[in-house]
Parts: sequence; structure tokens; C-alpha cells
Amino acid sequence: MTSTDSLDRLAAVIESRKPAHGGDPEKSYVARLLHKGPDAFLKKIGEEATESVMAAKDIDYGGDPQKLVNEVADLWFHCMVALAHYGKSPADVVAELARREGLSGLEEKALRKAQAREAGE
Ligand SMILES: N=c1c2ncn([C@@H]3O[C@H](COP(=O)(O)OP(=O)(O)OP(=O)(O)O)[C@@H](O)[C@H]3O)c2ncn1[C@@H]1O[C@H](COP(=O)(O)O)[C@@H](O)[C@H]1O
Repeated sequence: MTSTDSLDRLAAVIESRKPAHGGDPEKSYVARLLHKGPDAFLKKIGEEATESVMAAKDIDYGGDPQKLVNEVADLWFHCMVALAHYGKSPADVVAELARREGLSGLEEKALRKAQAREAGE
């Protein structure tokens, strides 16, 4: 089993919680988030991102690295709810990362700046 298998399975569960598939906000956290709408899960993404940063900073002061893993899991999970709402999947994110494979971030940034200069931005 690979980590992308787990993400694909979770994506399928999230999909099944959509209102159109009978997700029940009384019985499911995901259905409740989707029922509340984008503001609810986008707010959670912001919170979990902040909590991830705080957990990482805590490690420098003796905090438990597992706390960072837990917060990043919360972050990824809520991002997956957003991806599902907007019709995208973890496979799309993995494909984008694969597309970037081997392209240095510094090279990519230089290329982007050159393109912006050519476009007169
Ligand atoms: N991976 C997760 C997952 N990670 C985190 N969470 C929930 O996300 C919330 C995180 O919010 P917080 O840490 O801020 O905790 P909280 O104080 O309870 O949150 P709020 O009251 O502020 O909303 C908690 O309620 C967690 O239980 C998750 N809920 C569900 N899943 C997966 O989604 C599947 C479907 O879940 P249901 O739709 O609930 O059946 C589950 O089987 C899991 O695989």
C-alpha cells in the first residue's frame, strides 16, 4: 500500500459525503463541512496551517515532532475537502508535483521573472 493509495481512499470517502451523494451533516464531519460551504473548510485550512507553523516552532523549544505530523494531517485533510469541493483530487496535486520534478525552484522563479519581463509586467 502506498501513501497515495491512502489519499485516494480518503478522497473517495470525501466524495461520498457530498450532498449530491447523500452525505448527512448529522452523521459526518465532512458532510457537515461541505454543507456549511467553502467559508467553513477554508477557515479550517487557515487555522490548521497556523497550528502547523506553531507546532514546528515548538520543536525548537523541546516540543514533540509528532504534534507537527498531527497538525499537518489536519491541514492536508481540510485541503482535501477543498479540492473535492472544487472538483480536484489528490492525484491532480501529485501530478503537478511530478510535473515539477527536477525543476529547481530557483530556476523556475528565474524563468517566471524573465517571462514577466518579456510581457512588460
Ligand atoms: N482524516 C480525517 C480527519 N482529520 C481531522 N478530522 C476532524 O477535523 C477536525 C479538526 O478540527 P480541530 O482540530 O480544530 O478540532 P475541533 O476543535 O473538534 O474543531 P472545530 O470544533 O473547531 O470544528 C476534528 O473534528 C477532527 O476529528 C477528520 N475528520 C475525518 N477524517 C477522515 O474523513 C473520514 C470521513 O469522516 P466523516 O465524514 O466524519 O465520517 C474519516 O473516516 C477519516 O478518514
